[in-house]
Amino acid sequence: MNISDLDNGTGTGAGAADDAAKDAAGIDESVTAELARLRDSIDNIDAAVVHMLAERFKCTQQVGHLKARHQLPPADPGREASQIARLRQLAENAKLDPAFAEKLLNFIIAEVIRHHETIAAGEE
Ligand SMILES: C=C(O[C@@H]1C=C(C(=O)O)C=C[C@H]1O)C(=O)O
Repeated sequence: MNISDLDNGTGTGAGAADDAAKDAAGIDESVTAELARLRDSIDNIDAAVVHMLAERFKCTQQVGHLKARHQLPPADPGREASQIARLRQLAENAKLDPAFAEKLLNFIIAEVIRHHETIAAGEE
């Protein structure tokens, strides 16, 4: 920290922070620009997640119809267990909380099973 950083602007020295250009809300423009840059990336990532989920659900819908045609149960706990173990490992390697990855996968799978039950009911 620089000694000028301790200046709150009420003293004789203005201090570096006080010299920075501010936006309408009084936030430093450099901070606003950094926030906008990060939010652009977040928006791109969110779009990718939505597109990937849409593709995943297209596949799982086909699995649902295949299962219903062949009288297979909507849920497959053995398959889910191996997916969860695999995803937890991937998460750990990627420095993502494995518990969070597991919760997210369970949330998605629960929705898929609900779809499969609906498909099976329609194909009875
Ligand atoms: C898609 C399937 O059906 C269910 C949904 C799963 C998933 O969303 O990955 C996995 C297992 C099943 O409980 C499947 O059996 O492969």
